Amino acid sequence: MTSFDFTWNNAAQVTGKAFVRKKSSKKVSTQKQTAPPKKAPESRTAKNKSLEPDDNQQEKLSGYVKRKQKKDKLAAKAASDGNQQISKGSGDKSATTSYSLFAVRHKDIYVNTNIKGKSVVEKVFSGEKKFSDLQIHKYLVANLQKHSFVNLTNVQERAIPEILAGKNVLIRSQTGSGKTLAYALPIMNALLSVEPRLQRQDGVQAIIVVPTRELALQTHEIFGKINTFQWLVIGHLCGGENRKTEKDKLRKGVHVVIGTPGRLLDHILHTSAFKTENVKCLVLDEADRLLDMGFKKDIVKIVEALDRTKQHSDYDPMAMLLHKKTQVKVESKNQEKKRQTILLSATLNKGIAELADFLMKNHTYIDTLDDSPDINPDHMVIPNTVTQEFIMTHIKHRLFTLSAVLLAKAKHKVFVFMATSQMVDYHYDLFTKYFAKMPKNRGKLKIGEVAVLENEDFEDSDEEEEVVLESEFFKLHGNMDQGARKKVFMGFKAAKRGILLCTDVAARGVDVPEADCIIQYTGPQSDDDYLHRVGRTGRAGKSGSSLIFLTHEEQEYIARLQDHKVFLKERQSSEFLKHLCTLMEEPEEEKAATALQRRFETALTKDKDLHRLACFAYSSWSRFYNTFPGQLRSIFNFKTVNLGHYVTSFGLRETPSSVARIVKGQVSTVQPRRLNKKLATHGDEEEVKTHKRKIKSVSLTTSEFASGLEPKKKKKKKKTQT
Ligand SMILES: Nc1ncnc2c1ncn2[C@@H]1O[C@H](COP(=O)(O)OP(=O)(O)OP(=O)(O)O)[C@@H](O)[C@H]1O
Repeated sequence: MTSFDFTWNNAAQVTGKAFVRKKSSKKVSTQKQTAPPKKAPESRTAKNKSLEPDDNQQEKLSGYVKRKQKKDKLAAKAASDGNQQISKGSGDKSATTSYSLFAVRHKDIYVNTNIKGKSVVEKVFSGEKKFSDLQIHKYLVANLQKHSFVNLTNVQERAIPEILAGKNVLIRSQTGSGKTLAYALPIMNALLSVEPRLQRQDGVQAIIVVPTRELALQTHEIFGKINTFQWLVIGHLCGGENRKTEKDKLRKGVHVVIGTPGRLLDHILHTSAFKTENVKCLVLDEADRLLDMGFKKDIVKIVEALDRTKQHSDYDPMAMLLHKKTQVKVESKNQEKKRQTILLSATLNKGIAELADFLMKNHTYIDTLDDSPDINPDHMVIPNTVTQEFIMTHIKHRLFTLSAVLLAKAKHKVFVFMATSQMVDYHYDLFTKYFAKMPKNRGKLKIGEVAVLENEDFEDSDEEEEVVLESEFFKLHGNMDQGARKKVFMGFKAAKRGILLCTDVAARGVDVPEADCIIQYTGPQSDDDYLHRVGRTGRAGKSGSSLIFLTHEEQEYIARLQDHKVFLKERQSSEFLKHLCTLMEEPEEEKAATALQRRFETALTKDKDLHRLACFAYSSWSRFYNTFPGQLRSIFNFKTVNLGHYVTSFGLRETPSSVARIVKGQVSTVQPRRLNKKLATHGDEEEVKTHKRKIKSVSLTTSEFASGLEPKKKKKKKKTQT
């Protein structure tokens, strides 16, 4: 049996009526291939002779047969290549597409996924020291206890005494190990110790630079937990917030400023009320991310500006008149030294080492893995309380498998990482409208009865719906305005359970202590991204699980992680698909999955807005997939993926090229939204400027983390006339 036959037969089992029609048409075409059309009249019986076509009709018929033969040949070729069935009509993959979901089977050639190795283990708590053992203000200890912080984590035990001693430090410690408190506590202790008490007009004493707005809010919250002292003011400045309100805050006086690099620099340079001459501590949190996101220049400018204001405050014209110039310079240098710098990161690389050398003349290096003898820089350290798993799906099965996984995790707090903001928007709408709620009589809509399903009209239907997924959906990406981002972030944090669909904007530093499941629906763009995404669970010694979706083509990624001493267990999709049976009221997994896919596809044909979102989501995904960095490109290889299958995984019935045409067409007709280009991600750029189609890969990964400042316009070089 050829793979083509296999496809048809298998599909027929699943699909029933609609498919039988297609099958019989195939039989006709086979007969016509063996019996050339010229001889056809001879083979006719006398009974049907009266039905013989005239010459004109015959000509038409032979043309039709030729076209049909050509079509069938193409179809056979595509199917034997493992491709999707050839589309019917212009660009529509036809209603039969979803019926063949389980027909095309992959050769199960796996890389050896059963290698068990010893992953690198980093202990979070040493259990030896308590906050009360530290030489810090007793009120701070009391505040910590109120929040159940009693024992120091490993990194806190090592770092706090060094920071209290005023040393410059570079700290590396795994995700969720309590790095924030490791610097927040000594800073608050220093501020409390100032005699006489600090006044608001004393200006900023400490600056904390973080890569994302969520992290700025979160760090502000942690400071808030230990700062119950009314005279000490903590503030945050980040892109997307109202600049004027921030200026007013600065004018009133803030002692600790937490912010994203762009907005901080903007205020340092342009807000006269931002008094920086008294800054005694500069912290760069998530230093690896700050560098990855291309903030090095902003950081250098911040440091230069701080140095300048210090020198400026030392400017004493009287002293100069009295020829004390040299003395002033020496003092200024000494003061420069007094500013303490703290760098923190979960991963270390050459870039961070260079940044540390640039920012700090002498620094102490603190690494909580110092005790492990066999550690090497390639090893990734992930909390050992996290169970790491992968699921290998056929591309076409991705959408309903994700749905099934979400059903299975309905009682958990889940992060779902997706490649682009458009993907997040689309899946959020799809899931909230057509998955979390289902029509009450769905069990009666049998898969074979295509007509019933086709006519399922979601909008006009007065069909009663029931909520089938109690878990609330949230979405977070860099393309949302600041107000919405804040609301979602807070909402998800406060929720008892929920599903957050997000881009990598939520991958770094974000602390949702109860989050116990991480799903990576699209692969990470770097190994560090993998580590940080997984690091959103298993915080401060808590347990959690992580699941990455891989296709058969991407399975080499498991071996790559093994090289980093990260070992993943395989989960079978059937373990999850069984949840769809209850959902779709179908006894068999394949039928239930097919029914759900059909529901999604039908929804797209009825809901124009959703269809548009799906097209943009697919389009943004394809651009994302095409820009994987060099070291991962052979695994996440755009050139070898079956785009047709991916289109199905977005619930679309069109071919990839027709989706591209739709996106292109809509771009030229749709009035572009006013977007901050630096904030726009993965495809919104296309909405902004239709003619600027080539998007640099850097912008695809950096824009999520932009500060919210307008991008600087590059000066055009004037052409010199020759
Ligand atoms: N001593 C402690 N005891 C118990 N919980 C703690 C302690 N210190 C910090 N935590 C909690 O641990 C969690 C992680 O802390 P934090 O966000 O500072 O980690 P991190 O090392 O900065 O992580 P990441 O690298 O992902 O940013 C937080 O929920 C925090 O409240």
